[in-house]
Amino acid sequence: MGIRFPPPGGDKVTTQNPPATLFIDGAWVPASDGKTRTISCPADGSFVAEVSEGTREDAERAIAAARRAFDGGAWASVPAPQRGDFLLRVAAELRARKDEFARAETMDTGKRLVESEIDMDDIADCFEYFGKLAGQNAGRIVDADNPGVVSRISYEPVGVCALISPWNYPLLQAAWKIAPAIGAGCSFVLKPSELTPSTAILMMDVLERLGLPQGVANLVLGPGAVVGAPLSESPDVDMVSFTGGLETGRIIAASAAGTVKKVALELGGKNPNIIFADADFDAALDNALNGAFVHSGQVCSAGARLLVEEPIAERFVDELVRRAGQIRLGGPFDPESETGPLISAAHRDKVTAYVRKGVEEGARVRCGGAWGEGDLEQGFYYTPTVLDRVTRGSSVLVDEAFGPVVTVETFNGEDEAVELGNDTHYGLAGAVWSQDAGKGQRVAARLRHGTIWINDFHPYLPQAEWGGYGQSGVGRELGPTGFSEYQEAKHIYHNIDPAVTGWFDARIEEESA
Ligand SMILES: NC(=O)c1ccc[n+]([C@@H]2O[C@H](COP(=O)([O-])OP(=O)(O)OC[C@H]3O[C@@H](n4cnc5c(N)ncnc54)[C@H](O)[C@@H]3O)[C@@H](O)[C@H]2O)c1
Ligand SMILES: C[N+](C)(C)CC=O
Repeated sequence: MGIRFPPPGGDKVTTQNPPATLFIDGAWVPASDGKTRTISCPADGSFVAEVSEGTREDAERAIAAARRAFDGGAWASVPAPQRGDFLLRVAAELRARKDEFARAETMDTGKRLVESEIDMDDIADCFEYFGKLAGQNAGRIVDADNPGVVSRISYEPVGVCALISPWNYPLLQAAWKIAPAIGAGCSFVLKPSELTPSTAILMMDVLERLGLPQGVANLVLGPGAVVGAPLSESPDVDMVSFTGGLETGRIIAASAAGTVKKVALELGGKNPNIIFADADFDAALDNALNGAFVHSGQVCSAGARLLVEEPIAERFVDELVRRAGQIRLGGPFDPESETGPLISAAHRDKVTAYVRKGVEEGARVRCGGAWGEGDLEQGFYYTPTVLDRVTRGSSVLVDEAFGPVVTVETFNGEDEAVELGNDTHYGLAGAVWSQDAGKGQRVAARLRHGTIWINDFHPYLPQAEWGGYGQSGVGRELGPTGFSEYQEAKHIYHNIDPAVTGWFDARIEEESA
């Protein structure tokens, strides 16, 4: 692959100039114009890697390779249980190379090493889940209500898939697409975020070493407008599966419409974390901090809207502010650090402007709202921020900050909790905290979000569907539904006793009379 990532404590090593980090038609190649991009760690600006910066032509070559591979049938015709076995081998390889992968993910994103290690476990679990699922569904026989007919449904790979992923959980979000695509027999072109390509490169290395046929897996790197756009436009792509922001999702859906391809969208969220007065106070508080500030809030399902029931609101928020102010920011390898930097200077500017606008619209900053100081000035740190007295309809309540910013609202009773919890154009996730199980279930049932946690925040399971209502997306990842997104259902109706229907015989009879 022409590149190696820094060994623990060591300098980077590139072995090829220009680096050949695009993987197209089974070969590692440089960008067609030789351009490269330097990846730096957002925690301190340190050098991570020099990677190829692909062109539109590279993307088109990758699509053509994926098309040839799919149409040639080298992978699609492999029996499904064998495709499943391949995914299990990928999982084993990922577990064996966990340290290398976690380190590369952490260098690209600046997230704590322990978080990247958890992500790598989740990724291996995902490959295992789809590995076991892949061989299980051989289709079904349909009762055609006619003894002369054999009718069956077979599930076929959807074809060539464009897989476009974001920077916050780079390999995890890509794995949710790669694993079912391979399991279903598709071929694909992966386009990770231009900011965090390292683990995607390592992933292709694994697939190549394990012998996935040439052209089934392809990787292009570079900005979305250059190498991403052809993926949704091309008539040779059958499906585009995208995870990222709402605005980009709209662009992709619009450009995919021209060729009426299948579109799956995993977009942002503005997720309510609802704390009833009868909640376990300490657990709810601890999880409110996790929900809002893990990975500095750069999580699609972050609990960015805290809704607290009036009787406990003042005490809960005071304690939240006190604890948020104590969160230790720091580098990903610092054992004292509790959360890390934002991904880029541009993203920190966006979060800064977002808080500033919220304040202009009436919100009060209870803590945070500042850039990291001292050693932290080397990276893109933003302090954990709690905003209250937020005006209803204000942009900080409506738009996704994607940073360590939580707003506080108060309510009384289930109806108001549900009304506020559903007051968003998004619908990705939410949580309900109450020691009354009935209340938890009732409120969960009325919230229009794809995942509801009761007395917890953030867990997701490979066997459980993930995705959004409203403008949080279209379709689902994970679970059986996340697998079937990569399949077409074909109905084969076999009349084993063909007969003349006589439908058009009337005129013939008239003419011969
Ligand atoms: N719903 C989920 O499961 C989930 C998970 C993770 C992140 N997200 C969302 O992702 C967003 C953050 O990620 P981001 O900043 O990388 O998002 P983004 O939309 O800026 O970019 C996502 C990907 O799309 C590519 N892209 C950009 N323009 C494109 C175009 N015109 N055509 C094709 N591809 C294009 C980017 O290069 C990147 O690879 C947040 O909104 C977050 O909520 C959602
Ligand atoms: C889906 N999840 C929670 C892993 C990451 C969202 O950004």
